[in-house]
Amino acid sequence: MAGFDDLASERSKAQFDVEEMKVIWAGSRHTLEVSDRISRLVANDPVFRKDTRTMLSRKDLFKNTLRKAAHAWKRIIELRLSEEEAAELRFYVDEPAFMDLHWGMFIPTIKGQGTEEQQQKWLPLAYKMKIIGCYAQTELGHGSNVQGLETTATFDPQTDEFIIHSPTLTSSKWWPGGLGKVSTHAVVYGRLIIDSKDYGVNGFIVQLRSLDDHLPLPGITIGDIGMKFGSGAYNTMDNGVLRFDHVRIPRDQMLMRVSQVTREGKLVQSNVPWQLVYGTMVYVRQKIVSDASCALSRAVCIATRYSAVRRQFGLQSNGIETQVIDYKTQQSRLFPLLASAYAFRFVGEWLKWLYMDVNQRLQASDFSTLPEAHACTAGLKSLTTSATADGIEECRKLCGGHGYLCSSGLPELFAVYIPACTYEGDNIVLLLQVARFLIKTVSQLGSGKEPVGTTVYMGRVEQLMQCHCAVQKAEDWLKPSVILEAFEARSMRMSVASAQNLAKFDNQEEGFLELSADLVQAAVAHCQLIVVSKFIEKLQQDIPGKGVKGQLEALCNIYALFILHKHLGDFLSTGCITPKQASLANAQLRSLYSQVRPNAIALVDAFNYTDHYLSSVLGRYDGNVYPKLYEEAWKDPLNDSVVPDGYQEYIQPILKQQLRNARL
Ligand SMILES: CC/C=C/C/C=C\C/C=C\C/C=C/C(=O)SCCNC(=O)CCNC(=O)[C@H](O)C(C)(C)COP(=O)(O)OP(=O)(O)OC[C@H]1O[C@@H](n2cnc3c(N)ncnc32)[C@H](O)[C@@H]1OP(=O)(O)O
Ligand SMILES: Cc1cc2nc3c(=O)[nH]c(=O)nc-3n(C[C@H](O)[C@H](O)[C@H](O)COP(=O)(O)OP(=O)(O)OC[C@H]3O[C@@H](n4cnc5c(N)ncnc54)[C@H](O)[C@@H]3O)c2cc1C
Repeated sequence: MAGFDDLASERSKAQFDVEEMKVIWAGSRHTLEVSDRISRLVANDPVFRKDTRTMLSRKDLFKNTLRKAAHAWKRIIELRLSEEEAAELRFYVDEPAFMDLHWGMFIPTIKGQGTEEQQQKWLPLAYKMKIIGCYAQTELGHGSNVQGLETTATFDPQTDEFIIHSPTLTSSKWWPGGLGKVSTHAVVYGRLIIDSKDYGVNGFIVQLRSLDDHLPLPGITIGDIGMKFGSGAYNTMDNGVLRFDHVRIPRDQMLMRVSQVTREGKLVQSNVPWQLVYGTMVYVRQKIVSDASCALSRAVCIATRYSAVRRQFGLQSNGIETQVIDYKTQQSRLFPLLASAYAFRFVGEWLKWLYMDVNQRLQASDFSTLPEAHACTAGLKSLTTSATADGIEECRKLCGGHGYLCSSGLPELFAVYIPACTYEGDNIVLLLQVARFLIKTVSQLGSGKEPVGTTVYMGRVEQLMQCHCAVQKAEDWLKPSVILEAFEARSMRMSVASAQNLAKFDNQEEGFLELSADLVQAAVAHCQLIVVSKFIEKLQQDIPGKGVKGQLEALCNIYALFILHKHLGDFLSTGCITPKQASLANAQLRSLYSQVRPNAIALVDAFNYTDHYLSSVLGRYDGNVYPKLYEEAWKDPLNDSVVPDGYQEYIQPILKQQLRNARL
C-alpha cells in the first residue's frame, strides 16, 4: 500500500547509522534517552491529546490548556521528575501556556537580577509553584524601545515602599504571556523615580492577584488582550493587559543585583554593567535559537515524509508515478531546509555553551564577553527565527493542497511560530544591534584592541579585503577552508563598506538611520558566517557511527552553498567570488542534493519525533497518509450532521427562489 511501502523502502536505503545520528541530534546519549522516554510518556497520556485544538472555542481551548498544565505539574510531582525531565515534558506537551513564562522568564529573571536574599525568598515559592509569575516589560506604546517604557516606580521614603503606577494609556503593560488570566505575580519593568529624579528602567516583583481567590489586588486592572493569529495556535496563551493605580510594594521587591535603593532613598550601583537589567532577554534569545531547530525540523520531517509518499506524474516502467521528492525542484526547496534544521541545532548548542561561559565569567566579575554574547544571541535569534518561519511556510507549500489542512499540522505550527520573529526583540531591531557591534569592531581595528570571539576573523582585515576565491572546479566548494574564506570575506567587506559609508556622515546617528538597510544586510552576513563556521567546527569533533559524519558534511555544504546561492548578489558585488565560481557552486549543490536524496527519510527519522509531537497526518511515521486524511475529515464538527445547521434559514430559501420577491 502507498505510504507504508514507500517509507519502509526509503528507510532501507539509508547509508548511515540512524541511531547514532539520533544521539548527535539530541546532543548526547543521555539527552536522547530522556527525550525519548518523556516524549512517549506524553504521547501515551490521553490528557495531552491535541487533535481537537483547532476546533475549540477560545474559552474551551484555554480551559483545556489549564487542564493540561495542571496535569503536567501533577505528573512532574508524582514521577519526581528532574528539572531536565520536567522541561522535556513541558516541551512535548507542545502547547504555549503560562508555564513557559513562569519557568522560562520569571524564574530566570529572579535568578539573574535578584540578590542572594531575594533569590532565597522568591525562588522556593516559584519552584513549588506556590506563586505563578510572568515577565511584564512591553507596554501598549513601547516594546522595542525599552528605555521608552512609561510605567513608574516611585520611591516613598516615608513608608519604605515603591509606588507602581501607569500614568498613561500607552503605559499599560500589553502582551506579557500568562498575565491575562493566570499569573499571581510579575516582574514589572518600570522607571525608577527617587526624589523626582528618573533613574531609568528597572525590574520589580509585584503581586497581581490574591492567592486566596485569584482576584486582582486593589489598584490593579488586568485582562486578556484578545484573539491572535490562527485557530488554536497561540490562543492557548493568555497574553495580557495590566494597569496600576498607585500600587504599593515593599522596597525589597525591586530586583537589586544591578543597583540598590537604600532605606534612605540613595541609589547605589553594583560593579555589574547596567545592561544586566536586559539579561533575561539574552537568556531567552539563546533558548529561542535552539527551539528554532525544533520547529524547523518538525516542519521538514512532515514535508520530507509526505514528499516520499506523494506521487504525481511521470509513470515509471513499473507503472507507478514518481515520488515528488524525486523532482529536483522539490529537492532544491526541501533539502536546504533540512540542512538549516541541522545547522540551527548545532549553532544553538554552541550558543548555549557561550551563554553558560558568559554567566560563569559574570560570576567572577569578568564582563568582557557580554557585548559579544548580546550580539550573538540577538543576531542568531533573528536569523534562525526568520528562516524558520519562512521555512515552515515553504514546507506547507511543499505539501501541496493537503499542507493547507489543519490535519497536516503545518498551519498551526506556522501560526504558533511566527511571533518568534517579533517577541524577544523584533528581528530587524535585533540585527541593528548586531550592526552597531560590527561597526564598533571595525572602527577599533588597528587600535590595538584585537577582535575576539566570533569577530576574530576581522583581525585579518587586510587579507580578507583582498583575497580571491580559489575554486576552479565544483568539488573545490567542498573544502571547509574555501567556504569559510568566502563567507568571512563577504562579511568583512560588507561591514567595512558600511563603516566607510557611515564615516561620510557628520552625524553618526543620522548616518546609521540612513544606512540601516545596508547595515542589516551586513549583520545577516556576519550571522550566517557564524552558523556556517559552527557547523564546520562541529564536524571537527569525533563523530561516531557508520556514515554519520559523511551525511553531516553533505548537509553542512548544502547549508553553506544554499546561502551563497541565495545571497549571490553579496558575494559577487563584493568580489568575493566570480560568476563562474557561482555556477560551480550551483553544480555542486545539485550533486549534494543527489547525495542526500536516499538518506532524506532517515535524516528526518533521526529527529526521533513521536507522531503525537508532529501532530500531522502527512508526517506520520508509518506513511499511512490517505486513509488517515480521509478519516480525519469526517471528524470535523461540520460533518456531525449531513444537512448543515442553517439549511432551512439560508440555503433552502435560495434554492426555492423564495428570496426573489423580496429582492424585486
Ligand atoms: C526558556 C525560553 C522559554 C521561555 C519563553 C517562553 C515563551 C517565549 C514566548 C514569548 C515570550 C516573549 C517575551 C518577550 O517578548 S519579553 C520582551 C522582549 N523585549 C525586547 O526584546 C525588546 C527589544 N529591545 C531591546 O532589547 C533594547 O531596547 C534595544 C537593545 C533594542 C535598545 O536598547 P537601548 O536603547 O537601551 O540600547 P542601546 O543604546 O542600543 O544600547 C546600549 C548598550 O547596551 C547594549 N545592550 C543592549 N541590549 C543588551 C543586552 N540584552 N545585553 C547586553 N547588552 C545590551 C548595547 O549593545 C549598547 O552597548 P554599547 O554599544 O557598548 O553602549
Ligand atoms: C506572541 C507574543 C508574546 C509576547 N510576550 C511578551 C511577554 O511575555 N512579555 C513582554 O514584556 N512582552 C511580550 N511580547 C512583546 C514583544 O516583546 C514586542 O512585541 C516586541 O519586542 C516588539 O516590539 P513592538 O511590538 O514595540 O514592535 P515595534 O518596535 O513597534 O515594531 C514595529 C515595526 O517598527 C520597526 N522598528 C521599530 N524600531 C525600529 C528601529 N529602531 N529601526 C528600524 N525599525 C524599527 C520594526 O522592525 C517593526 O517592523 C510578546 C509579543 C508577542 C507577539
